[in-house]
Amino acid sequence: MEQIAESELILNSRGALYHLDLLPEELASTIITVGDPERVRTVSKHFDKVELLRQHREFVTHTGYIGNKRISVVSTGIGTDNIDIVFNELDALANIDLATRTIKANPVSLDIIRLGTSGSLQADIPVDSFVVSTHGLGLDNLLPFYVYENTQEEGNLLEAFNTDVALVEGSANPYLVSASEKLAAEFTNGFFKGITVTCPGFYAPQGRVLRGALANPQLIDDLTTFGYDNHRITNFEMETSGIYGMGRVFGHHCLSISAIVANRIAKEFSKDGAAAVERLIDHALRVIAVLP
Ligand SMILES: O=P(O)(O)O[C@H]1O[C@H](CO)[C@@H](O)[C@H]1O
Ligand SMILES: O=c1cc[nH]c(=O)[nH]1
Repeated sequence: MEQIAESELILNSRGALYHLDLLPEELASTIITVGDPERVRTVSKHFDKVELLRQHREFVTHTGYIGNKRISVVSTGIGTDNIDIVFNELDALANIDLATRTIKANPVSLDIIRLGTSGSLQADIPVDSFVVSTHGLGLDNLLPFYVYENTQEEGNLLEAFNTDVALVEGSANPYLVSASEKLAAEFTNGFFKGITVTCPGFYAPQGRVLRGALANPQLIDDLTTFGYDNHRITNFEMETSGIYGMGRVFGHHCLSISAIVANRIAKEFSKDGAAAVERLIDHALRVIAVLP
């Protein structure tokens, strides 16, 4: 087996992963990711027992139990560049022998669920509601750096998107990956479902104008009206495509669920986004605690 060099698989003085500062035994196989480091505590306050608290940079991890279910909650910070770091290091903790620096013979699949916030692109998906992402459609540039495969359905959907949604040349190289069907089947009651567009920014890449003019002024209209078969785009945010994409690369089961804090069609923002996130966490943990 080929050894992974010290410059590629980087371990700190504890022998832990470079950015997450975690050892393999400190990570559960059911993982919740959140963008905001402070949201980690909002999740772990529901744990019956917390066995590990760790922080390095914006990456905070709490590992503990709800009943018999061992869960880690990890903050990713914002954006798919951070998802690249977090997912490579989570996967290394599970599937690389850190002592020998070799890939383990029988890789394991983790269950990874994002509990985040998002902006709605549909008038009928109001602020404070919850959306399960059936697909992550990336306008960011992470996944094209990896080798991965698309299903026929994903290829068709992406082709339809590229035909219908014209982005100014050079602004994006869209990609699309679907959610874990196994996990999505557990989250049905109380959730809208649809395609989530992941953007490489919060302002112009999501059609927001403060002082910078938009190169793609028709973006929101095009995303809102896009349809293919029975699919539509429900929302956008900044991590889902990277999560689904890295899940595909490594063979992990991934699901992204968002509390809607903005409705870009009604031009509304939630009066209490923190309360919506608390409700989402409460609801999702009831399901996660009893995942098979
Ligand atoms: O609330 P989180 O999980 O960070 O998710 C959303 O909020 C951030 C932008 O405000 C981006 O990370 C976006 O994806
Ligand atoms: O509009 C929004 C709200 C939350 N997060 C985003 O990325 N966009």
